[in-house]
Amino acid sequence: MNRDDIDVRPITDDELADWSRALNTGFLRSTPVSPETLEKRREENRVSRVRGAFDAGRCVATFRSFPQELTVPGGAPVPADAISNVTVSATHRRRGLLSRMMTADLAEAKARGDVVATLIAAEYPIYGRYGFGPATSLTEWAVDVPRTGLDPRRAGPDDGGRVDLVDGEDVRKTGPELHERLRATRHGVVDRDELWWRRNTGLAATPEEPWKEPFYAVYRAANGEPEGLIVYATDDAWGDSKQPRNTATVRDLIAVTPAAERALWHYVCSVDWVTTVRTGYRAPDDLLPHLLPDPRAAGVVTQADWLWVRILDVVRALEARTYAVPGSLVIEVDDAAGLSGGRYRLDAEPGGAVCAPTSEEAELTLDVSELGTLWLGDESAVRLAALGRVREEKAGAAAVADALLRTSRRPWCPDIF
Ligand SMILES: CC(=O)SCCNC(=O)CCNC(=O)[C@H](O)C(C)(C)COP(=O)(O)OP(=O)(O)OC[C@H]1O[C@@H](n2cnc3c(N)ncnc32)[C@H](O)[C@@H]1OP(=O)(O)O
Repeated sequence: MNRDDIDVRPITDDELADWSRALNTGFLRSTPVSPETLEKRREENRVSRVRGAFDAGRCVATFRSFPQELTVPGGAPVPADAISNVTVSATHRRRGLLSRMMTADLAEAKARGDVVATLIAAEYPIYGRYGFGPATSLTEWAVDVPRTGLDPRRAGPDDGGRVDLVDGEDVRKTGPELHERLRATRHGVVDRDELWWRRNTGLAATPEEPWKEPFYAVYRAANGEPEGLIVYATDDAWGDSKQPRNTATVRDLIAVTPAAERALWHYVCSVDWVTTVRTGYRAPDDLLPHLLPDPRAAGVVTQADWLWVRILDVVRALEARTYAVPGSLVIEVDDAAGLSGGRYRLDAEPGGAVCAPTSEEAELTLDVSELGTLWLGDESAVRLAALGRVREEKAGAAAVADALLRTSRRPWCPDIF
């Protein structure tokens, strides 16, 4: 088959069912698509750019991107091209279909003025070649509740605040504002639209993804202000000798104050019958282990890369964020795709930065994917230099990059998309 026979293009509305079937095929899910799921896709496609590859009229590859805001160090949001639903049917793999869809999407994103593209990679080796680098990581803990050292007589927060169970409707009212406050302070967080809140509170169940209502609880400070939200599900497990052995799995925990974070973790670790708490995907520097009298009660069960970033505009990416210390650095950015390569000088101050193309000598040379990895502050340029992934043209330049770029809290992207 000639690869030119395969048509890669935006889909039309009447191709959505075929596209959804191809998406299920690529993700190894059962292929019939229910009318409810189709409606869900139609709903998200209103704001998405949806691409497919068609062979003799049949969809054999899928790709969707949508507008997103990503918070950078300092709290500013930058416009991102969020990429999802990437599949190529096994019958058509390794013929360049992903490359064709990605190349077209990134070129459009660049022309639109998006600062970065983002995605959550199904497998590590797929996206580096397109200029993406892993920019945040996640940690999941399993908490052995009886070993936490928390007082079993604990009756609630002792700081004047309170924890109340609420329902999905309350969450749709309280959650969005809490999340807006979170993303104004925590880099790595991405925006959640109304659709997100509806889907994550049970208003979009489908036969393929039936909904089981979880528990929702809100922490309110002494003045009555909501400062945190936890969503968790339990499994009704019991031991052979009639001991309760429930695992509470946290689906979401967002807090805008340390008091709320403390109260909500202590709350879920104090629910009678719950002997294990699975934390869900948290930042690697989450406070949780150290909120427990015995932090070793929280054992790491997952540790992996999470949000991947592809810088499309070096100047705006570096000017959007803040820096802990003043300093300057000249970087040579290699970009095989020709989207954002060049030599740039960064002059950073704690309050902001100026970045501009320059003809000065480069101090650090790196691929655009490595800049994506360093940009949110989670990785060390010194470490990447040791790995041979960035090159110092001037001795000490990697340490300067670390002093400028690294952040005291690590970036965290709580969402999957
Ligand atoms: C954001 C998301 O949606 S993540 C979900 C990604 N999707 C999946 O994992 C579903 C299962 N996998 C697939 O559908 C496909 O294998 C895809 C989409 C990952 C790749 O599609 P393909 O059309 O086969 O990729 P394409 O032919 O364009 O490959 C381009 C290059 O990437 C390489 N490559 C592609 N996929 C992989 C992979 N999974 N692992 C390692 N290398 C890969 C190819 O070998 C090729 O390398 P080359 O340029 O050196 O020859």
